[in-house]
Amino acid sequence: MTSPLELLSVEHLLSEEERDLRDAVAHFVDDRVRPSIADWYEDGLSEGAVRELALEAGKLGLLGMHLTGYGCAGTNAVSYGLACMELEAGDSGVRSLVSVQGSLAMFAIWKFGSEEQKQRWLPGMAAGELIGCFGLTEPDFGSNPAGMRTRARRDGDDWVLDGTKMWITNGTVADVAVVWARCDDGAVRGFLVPAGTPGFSAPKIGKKLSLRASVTSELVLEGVRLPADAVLPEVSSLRGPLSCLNEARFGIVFGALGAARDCLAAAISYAQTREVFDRPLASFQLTQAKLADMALELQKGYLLALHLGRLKDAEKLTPQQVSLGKLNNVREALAIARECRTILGANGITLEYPVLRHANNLESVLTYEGTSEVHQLVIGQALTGESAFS
Ligand SMILES: Cc1cc2nc3c(=O)[nH]c(=O)nc-3n(C[C@H](O)[C@H](O)[C@H](O)COP(=O)(O)OP(=O)(O)OC[C@H]3O[C@@H](n4cnc5c(N)ncnc54)[C@H](O)[C@@H]3O)c2cc1C
Repeated sequence: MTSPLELLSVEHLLSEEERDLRDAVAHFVDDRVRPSIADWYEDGLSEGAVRELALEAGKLGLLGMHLTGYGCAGTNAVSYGLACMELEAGDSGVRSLVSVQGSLAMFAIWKFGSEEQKQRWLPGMAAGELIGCFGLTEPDFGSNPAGMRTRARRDGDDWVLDGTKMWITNGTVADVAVVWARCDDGAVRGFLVPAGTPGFSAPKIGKKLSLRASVTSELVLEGVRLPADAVLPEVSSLRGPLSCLNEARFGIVFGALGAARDCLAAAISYAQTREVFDRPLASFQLTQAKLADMALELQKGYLLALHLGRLKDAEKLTPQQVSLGKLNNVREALAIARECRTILGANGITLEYPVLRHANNLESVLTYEGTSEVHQLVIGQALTGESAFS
């Protein structure tokens, strides 16, 4: 029997170093995520568990791993992608923790911060001792962040922030929030808001049916006074947060395949042992057709991810190409997770098996970092030269 990800021997396209790193992350997921994930999902991941996971991910060098300096591992983009794939095979929530920390919060500081800001925050964040979050989305502005209502006004040398951010991963547990706000001069700037700053709070969002093993929060800013050096000096437009999102999206191109692979492995193993009409479910043609089609999409997605990773390492990857990868691989991963659920029948709806948990998680993944519709519009614009966003 061939493993679902090895039908095409994509493995041979990876370097030994990339394979070693991937295997180390897979072991971490086996040891630390799989034994607890059903409970984390059912109960909601506690803030203490987020901190523990961050410290362990930091020890493994996974936080900001594709950045250089300041305690970051400095791996290539493909290695980062493979790490995301293994983490998301555990759970999209765990991958989200690593993505938000490295590709959103740390990347924003690394790319647009002052030397002092980098020295203050990045080494602790790379070690997982400090947690960051990234506040762009607002209650009324998700796909269209240009409409944001959060304001930053100058008051002497200080900045004063007012507004609300919504759906912010790790907001409640973060030591520092990267908050994007529109300033008096119309520019969009990023601000580093340390936890505990008067006027700043981050209540947890409850009653989620997806990404339950991840903390999601609101950020409330009421007259939050920050010193002059809280602003990220190297960016003054939406280009800043959008470039961070592009980094995180790249990880999702690989990550979503991890969730799909985990579902497919569960479905194959279930079909081999479950007997229906006195024969293993795996021996029926309809089941094999489902499995074959899913394995096919998984292979194609993996090749696509790897191609984009090699382009990124060659510094040739465009945002449109990342949109293509995110759109395809998340959409297909979600379809695979749902199809696998059918193979598991009623057992598929429980947390004894990973399939519905992954499917529910992938609903969020389909929406965050640019919805599938927004990525279709990005690709449509690239194809036609016409913007259909508004
Ligand atoms: C679990 C989770 C974690 C998240 N973490 C973060 C985080 O850490 N930081 C952060 O800033 N945000 C985060 N988000 C927010 C996420 O990025 C937004 O939900 C996303 O951008 C979509 O925005 P929205 O939910 O407001 O949907 P909307 O923008 O209101 O979209 C609603 C629907 O309209 C469609 N639509 C929108 N515009 C168009 C158009 N022009 N043409 C056609 N259709 C359109 C969308 O595709 C979607 O189907 C998170 C979300 C979730 C679910």
